[in-house]
Amino acid sequence: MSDAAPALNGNDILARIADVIDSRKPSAGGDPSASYVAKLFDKGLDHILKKVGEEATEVVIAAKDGDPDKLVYEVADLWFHSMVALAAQGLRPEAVLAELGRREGLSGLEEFARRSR
Ligand SMILES: N=c1c2ncn([C@@H]3O[C@H](COP(=O)(O)OP(=O)(O)OP(=O)(O)O)[C@@H](O)[C@H]3O)c2ncn1[C@@H]1O[C@H](COP(=O)(O)O)[C@@H](O)[C@H]1O
Repeated sequence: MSDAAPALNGNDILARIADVIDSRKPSAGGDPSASYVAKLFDKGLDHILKKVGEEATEVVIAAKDGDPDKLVYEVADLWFHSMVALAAQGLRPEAVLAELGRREGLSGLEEFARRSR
């Protein structure tokens, strides 16, 4: 991961959502009866990953249906559940942005060729 990654400021929506997700962890006192995220953590990693898989499938269906509003809605669901999966592993969205930043300007074909050498 690159050190020159874009930093998220406190107003960034991903950082704010990640903060809320972290606050819903059992270790932070998250209450599964009052919070959807706390409920996900309570059900465990396999359930969180199942949700990620379901949301990914819903993204595919929305894209195939050609409905732009539905596609945006489903991608938001996928990003959100992916953030919960990251949080379950002690990771933050900044790590993903850092990885995207590292790849910026590096052709996917070039990167594939490097991996294949
Ligand atoms: N961004 C989201 C978000 N996106 C989607 N969802 C929920 O994800 C669920 C996905 O819907 P599905 O139909 O796939 O699942 P479901 O049938 O409701 O539930 P399952 O039993 O299948 O898991 C819905 O209940 C949505 O409300 C979200 N829930 C929470 N957030 C964010 O997380 C914050 C904390 O939420 P709470 O922990 O609930 O306070 C919120 O303020 C939001 O910022």
